[in-house]
Amino acid sequence: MPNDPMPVLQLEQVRRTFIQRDGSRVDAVRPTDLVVAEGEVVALVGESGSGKSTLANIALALETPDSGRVLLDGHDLSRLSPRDLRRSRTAMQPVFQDSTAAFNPRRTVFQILHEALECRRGKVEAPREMAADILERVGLHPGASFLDRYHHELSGGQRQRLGIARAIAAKPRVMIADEPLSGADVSIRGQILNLLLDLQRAERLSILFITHDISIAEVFADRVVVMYRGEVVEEGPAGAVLSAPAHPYTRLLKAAVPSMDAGDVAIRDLLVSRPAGHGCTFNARCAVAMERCATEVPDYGPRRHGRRYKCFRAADSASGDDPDLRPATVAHAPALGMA
Ligand SMILES: Nc1ncnc2c1ncn2[C@@H]1O[C@H](COP(=O)(O)OP(=O)(O)OP(=O)(O)O)[C@@H](O)[C@H]1O
Repeated sequence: MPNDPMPVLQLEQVRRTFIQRDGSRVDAVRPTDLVVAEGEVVALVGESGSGKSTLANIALALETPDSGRVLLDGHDLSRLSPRDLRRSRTAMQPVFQDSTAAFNPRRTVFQILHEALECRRGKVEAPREMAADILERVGLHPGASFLDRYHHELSGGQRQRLGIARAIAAKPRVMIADEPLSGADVSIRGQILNLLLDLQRAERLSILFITHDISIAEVFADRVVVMYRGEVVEEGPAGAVLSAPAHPYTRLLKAAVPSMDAGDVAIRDLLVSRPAGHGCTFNARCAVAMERCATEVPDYGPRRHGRRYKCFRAADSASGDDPDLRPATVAHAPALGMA
């Protein structure tokens, strides 16, 4: 990473509350800042329900925040004309976990890519050649042989590559990948990750990669952002955060090394449960909470070396010597096989 890369995507104090059917309120995203810089891979990590997808949908302008703003290359999306907003949306391409739902079953691979090509570049001279070239870039060889197939004729791994091809056809500035490996066989997860990394380097793409598996952040991300119940509890350079997590929740995620399918259960097994107070959002489940944690809300301390976290205990034991804060040891095989 070069020094001080330019921010591409900025979320400033975005917030989203949902009212559930039973009338209860869910603070899906509490006022939250998030920055993705040029060419940067940011992993947004947290268990199910922590607000990752809501935050991603706000970034993609698919969801409107109750307050706060989203900027792409410094431009506030809420102030753009409908035409410029469409252009900005094209510059932020999603890759979803369930590629089956993402494609129109009546369209061929060529039609899918042609539409993506034209939405950013206008009329394309030789669209079949260009579409075939993009397919080759995502590892579908020979590209031309896939053009007239329907997506249901492809294997799961090929479909996921097509999803990535469609995203890059639109020449995005940022790719927002929401659990893109969840639908894929373990055997091809590593291949898809390597493909995303190759493309990120070749195209200087920024990637916001959403996952509940912190071990993926370790191999893949420049920076990691950890979300718990709608707020960022810790963030910083991936190497530093993952080698010495400061927040008990990050420690827990790391100790559990959640698998793609059973991760949340493994995490739950490690959590304590006590009535929620008015203090730290993690207090009710934190194994090292103090009295203060039930009544006072921790704020971020000063950012040091790009790191910050919301935790009284982490700040007290910055040396990492507190045995209470050492992560639990859980025998668990990492789910990720790099190909
Ligand atoms: N449209 C909606 N209406 C009501 N509640 C919602 C809606 N979307 C999300 N929520 C709630 O907001 C919270 C955050 O959900 P979100 O999907 O953003 O979390 P997540 O971390 O992406 O989880 P997952 O990994 O399971 O997708 C959850 O409690 C969820 O039930």
